Amino acid sequence: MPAPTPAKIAIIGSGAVGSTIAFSLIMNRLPAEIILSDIDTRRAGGEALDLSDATFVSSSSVRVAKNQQEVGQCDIIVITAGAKQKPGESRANLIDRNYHIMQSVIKGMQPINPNAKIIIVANPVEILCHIAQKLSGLPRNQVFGSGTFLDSARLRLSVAEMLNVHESSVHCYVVGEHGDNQLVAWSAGRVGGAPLLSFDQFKNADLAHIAHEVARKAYEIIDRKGATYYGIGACVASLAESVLYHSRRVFPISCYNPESECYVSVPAVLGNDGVQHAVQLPLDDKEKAAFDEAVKSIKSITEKYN
Ligand SMILES: NC(=O)C1=CN([C@@H]2O[C@H](COP(=O)(O)OP(=O)(O)OC[C@H]3O[C@@H](n4cnc5c(N)ncnc54)[C@H](O)[C@@H]3O)[C@@H](O)[C@H]2O)C=CC1
Ligand SMILES: CC(=O)C(=O)O
Repeated sequence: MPAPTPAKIAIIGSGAVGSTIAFSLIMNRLPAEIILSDIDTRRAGGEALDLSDATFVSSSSVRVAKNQQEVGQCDIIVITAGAKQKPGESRANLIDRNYHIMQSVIKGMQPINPNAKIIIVANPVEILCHIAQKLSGLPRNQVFGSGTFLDSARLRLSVAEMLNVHESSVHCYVVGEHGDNQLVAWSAGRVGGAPLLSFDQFKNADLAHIAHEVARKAYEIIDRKGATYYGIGACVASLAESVLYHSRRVFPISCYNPESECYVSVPAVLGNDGVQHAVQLPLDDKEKAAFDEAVKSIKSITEKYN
C-alpha cells in the first residue's frame, strides 16, 4: 500500500532520542513531514535546523511545531519527552517524573486526531502506554510502545554473532517488560526454521548469562556515555514505516493484551490502523512463570494510575 504523502509525524521531546528518531526517519527516506515539539523550544529549533541539513537524501522535511494542537492532529505522534535514567537507575524509577510529563503532553495536544497512532518511547514504556491511552481516549490498538523491540534487537545481534548468520534470520524475542522484568522466549526461538536451542552453539550455552547481558546493555551504555539513542532511533523508524506502508510486520512492542489485562511487550502485527493483533508465543513453563511475574509487576504500578 503506498504511504500517504507526506504523512505528518510529530516527535514530542527533541532530546537525544527524539532527534535520533527524526534522523532515522529521514535516512529511511520516509515521505514524512517531521514536526518537532519540546518544552525547550530553542533546543527543538536547533535540532530542526540541524536535521534539515540531512533531508536532501529523502523526501522528508523537518520543522518545529506551531503549537501543541497541531501536534495532536498528526498521523503518528511519537512521545519521547521525559526524564532519562541516571547511571544505575532503573526505568521503573522514572515513573513519577514521567507521569506528570505525559499528563501535560497529552492534555496540551487535545483534541487528538481520532485516527492518530501514538508511539510511546519514554520510560517506563508499558506503564506510560497505559497512562497515554487512558488520557488520550484513543482506542487501545492506536496507542502502543516501542517495548522490547530494542531489547530483542540486542538479543538478535548477540545470537547472530554466535551463529554467524544475519540478524534478520534470527527470530527470537525478548518479551514482558522493557525493563528489569524482561525475559527471553528461548523455547520459541527459530533460525532458518530450526529451533534456536537445537544449534550446537546453544547446546551448552549459558542462556541466563546471555539474557542478563542483553538486559544490562542499556545500563552499560548509559554508564559509559549517559544515554542510548541510535538503537531506539532505528526501532521507531521501523515502527513508523510499518504503520505508514501498512507493512504488517511483526514487532515485539508494548500493546494491550486482553488476557493479561494490561500493556505488555509481545510480538504483534503492526499496520496502518496500529496494532492489528498479538502473536501467541508458545512459552515453556519457566518462561510463562517469568512472563506472569512481568505482568504482575506492570499491573502493580499501572493500578495506581487508573
Ligand atoms: N523505549 C526505549 O527503548 C528507550 C527509551 N528511552 C527513554 O526516552 C526518554 C528520553 O530520553 P532522551 O532523549 O535521552 O532524554 P533527553 O533528556 O535528551 O530528552 C528529553 C527531552 O524531553 C523534553 N521534555 C521534557 N518535558 C517535556 C514536556 N512536558 N513537553 C515536551 N518536551 C519535554 C526535554 O526538554 C528534553 O529535550 C527517556 O524517558 C528515556 O528513558 C531512551 C532510550 C530507549
Ligand atoms: C534507555 C533504554 O530504555 C534502553 O536503551 O533500553
